[in-house]
This record gives sequence, structure tokens and C-alpha cells, in this order.
Amino acid sequence: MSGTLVLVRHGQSDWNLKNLFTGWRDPDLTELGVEEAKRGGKALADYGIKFDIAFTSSLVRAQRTCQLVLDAVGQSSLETTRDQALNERDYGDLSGLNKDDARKKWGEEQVHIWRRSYDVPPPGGESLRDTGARVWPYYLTDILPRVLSGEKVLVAAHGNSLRALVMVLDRLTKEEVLNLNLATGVPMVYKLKSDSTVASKEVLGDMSGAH
Ligand SMILES: O=C(O)[C@@H](CO)OP(=O)(O)O
Repeated sequence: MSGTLVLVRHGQSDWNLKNLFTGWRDPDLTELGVEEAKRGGKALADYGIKFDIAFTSSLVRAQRTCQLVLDAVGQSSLETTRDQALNERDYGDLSGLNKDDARKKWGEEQVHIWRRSYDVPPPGGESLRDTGARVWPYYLTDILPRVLSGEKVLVAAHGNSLRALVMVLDRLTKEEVLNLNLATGVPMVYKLKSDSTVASKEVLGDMSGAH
């Protein structure tokens, strides 16, 4: 058995609430988002984990979530690395548009393909594969070695940067990843084997409402 990797998607952001495509734009958490991050942190505190290092993106909604989780587990000053490799997928020309308006303009099916497919990028933006092309190398060089050395590692990031990681960890196909949605503030606790495959996965909360 090797170390532990905990993935948590940031709590609800102001633009999640307003139903806007966000990507690399940088809105803060809503009050509910703060509550969700605290709840995720409480679940991890109850689980009894103490982290060795935390990783987050260059965007404030993930950074605040990371800090709220660390506060909840009593590790407010833990070493935290921020890197834009963990940022949300770049939504390109869709950034700032309302998701329902986009469905009216381009159709439900097309918008779902842009949001959840593996390799179809939104106009001017990144597909999940493009997002993975920066998330996966960063995971291999900066995150995985820490886990394999037996450490407990927190990653607080975004819906699609984490979908790219979960796709690899859970060995999902391009078709299966279409239906993968991650809930805000719900920690996923992976224990990895020394060959870097998954020994166990526990979800500390309810993923069923994710969309
Ligand atoms: O707008 C975004 O950046 C993301 C995450 O909130 O949206 P979606 O769930 O549509 O990929």
C-alpha cells in the first residue's frame, strides 16, 4: 500500500450560481460554496486524515476551498502549491455565457458535447483531452511522487481538471467519462498501490446531485 490522494472540487462559485460558463475566469465562492467546502473539510476531519501537502489551482475558488478544507482538518498553515496546470478547462468563447442561453442557441446536445465529451473542444477553448494534456503531466511529476512516497495529498481543483484525473484513476473510457459529474465540496479519497493504480476509493458525501 502506498499513500493517499484526496480530490475535492471547489464549492459553488458565484458564476455556478448564475449558471455561467466559467473556465479560467476567476469568481469567488458563494456563501453556499463556503459551506460546501467546510462540509467537505468536516467530512475529512471525521475521517481522521492529516495531510502532508496540498495542491490547488491558480484560481481563487479552488484556493479558498483548499484553505477551508485545511482549516477544518486543523492544518491551516500546511504547505500548499498553486499551479495553473490544475485550472478549470478553458471554456474559450463560451466563458461568461449563460448555459441555458447557450442551449437555446446551439441545442442541448451540442452543449452537452462541449461540456462533457472527451475530445470536442468548445469554440476557442479546451476539450477534456486538452485539459488532461496539462493535468496529467503535472500529476505525474508533482503529485504522484508524493503519494507514492507514502504521503497524504490534498488536491482542491475544478470540475473538469478533476474529471481528467478521475478518468485515469477510475480507468474510464471516452464514452464513460461523458456521464462523469463531480459534486462541489465532496471529497474523494483514493488509496494508491505502489504501482500507482487504485487500491480503494471512498466518496465522503453525496455525488448523486452533481450535473
Ligand atoms: O463553467 C465551468 O467552468 C464548469 C464548471 O463549473 O462548467 P461545466 O460543469 O459546464 O463544465
